[in-house]
Amino acid sequence: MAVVPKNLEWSLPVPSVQELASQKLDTVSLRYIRDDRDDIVTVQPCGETLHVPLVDMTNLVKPESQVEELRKFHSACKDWGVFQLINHGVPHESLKNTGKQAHEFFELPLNEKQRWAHKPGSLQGYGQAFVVSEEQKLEWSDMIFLEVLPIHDRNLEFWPEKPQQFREMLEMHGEYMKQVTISITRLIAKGLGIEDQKLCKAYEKGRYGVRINFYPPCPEPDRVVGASAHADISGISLLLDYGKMPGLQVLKDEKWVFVEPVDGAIVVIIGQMTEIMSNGIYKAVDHRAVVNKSKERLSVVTFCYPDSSVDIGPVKELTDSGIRPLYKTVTQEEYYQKFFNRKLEVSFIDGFKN
Ligand SMILES: O=C(O)CCC(=O)C(=O)O
Ligand SMILES: [Fe+2]
Repeated sequence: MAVVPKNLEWSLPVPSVQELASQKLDTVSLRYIRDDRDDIVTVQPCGETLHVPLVDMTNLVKPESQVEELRKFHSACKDWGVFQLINHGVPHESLKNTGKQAHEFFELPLNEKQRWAHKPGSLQGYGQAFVVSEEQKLEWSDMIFLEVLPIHDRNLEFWPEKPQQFREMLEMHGEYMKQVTISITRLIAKGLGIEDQKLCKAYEKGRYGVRINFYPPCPEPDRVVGASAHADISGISLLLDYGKMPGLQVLKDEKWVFVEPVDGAIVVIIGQMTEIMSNGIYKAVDHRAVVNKSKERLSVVTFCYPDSSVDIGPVKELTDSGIRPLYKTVTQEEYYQKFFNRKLEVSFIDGFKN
């Protein structure tokens, strides 16, 4: 009998989707079929109506455009829970190299990738996350997840040695994403009208984990999902999209809207910690990834969390004036306990509501 994981802190081994895709079959096996997925309308890319907001960091420092751009930022976090950030200060070369190293890793033979596979009790490494039963439906993707910062959280047992520059890329990428996070945190504080020092410090000493998602082409793209609908549990997540066509969708006004890749932009996703901390003013956006019949797609997502000693709850300044705290305050240990012991079909954040 297969061993069943006790909770979501580790995952059952599953076949590599990339290997399945290389067999060039006409149909996919039942374990991936999600005919329930199209219950919500999808807004087609390049449509006229809905576009994920674009925030330009240079406009946020220029005195003549600062106020208007901050208003745009605030409404993006409030009404969408996602935006594309441009002129963020991360060199284009570095973003390109991150994609190059990530691609080269997935191009390695399976046995080389499997040297860095998940082990029981750890979510780090190569494989798929949160597979807890033989019956569970699977996603059409492979991934590798690694804790990058703080340095003492790194577990090099899972850090690929090939391609040669992979580790160096990850270290650099982590540092850049931390800088971007601190800038965004300052804006969040400004947008909410709260003091920024404490929040920025929390992210200076924060935790940064990188997940690289690889979505191979799929013979039946409309019947599978690359990443199931979810909201991230992070403070914020920073996503780099290396697809030649859109794949990420966000839920807006009960419709799925494609996030169309903008060259050099970072997709900023508001996570559930920020929703709680902002007392529900900023929204953790539901999102998912769909796949394509002929093209592969790769994304590099950095999950950014405040220092683990920081409790998760509505910021006091937001509830001091008699406004009711919509969420309970919990330690991060309690927060993760809840997350790893949750039922996959139940809303995680609702468990914190007052
Ligand atoms: O690859 C994507 O577009 C979405 C990935 C994602 O949401 C995640 O890794 O949490
Ligand atoms: Fe996500």
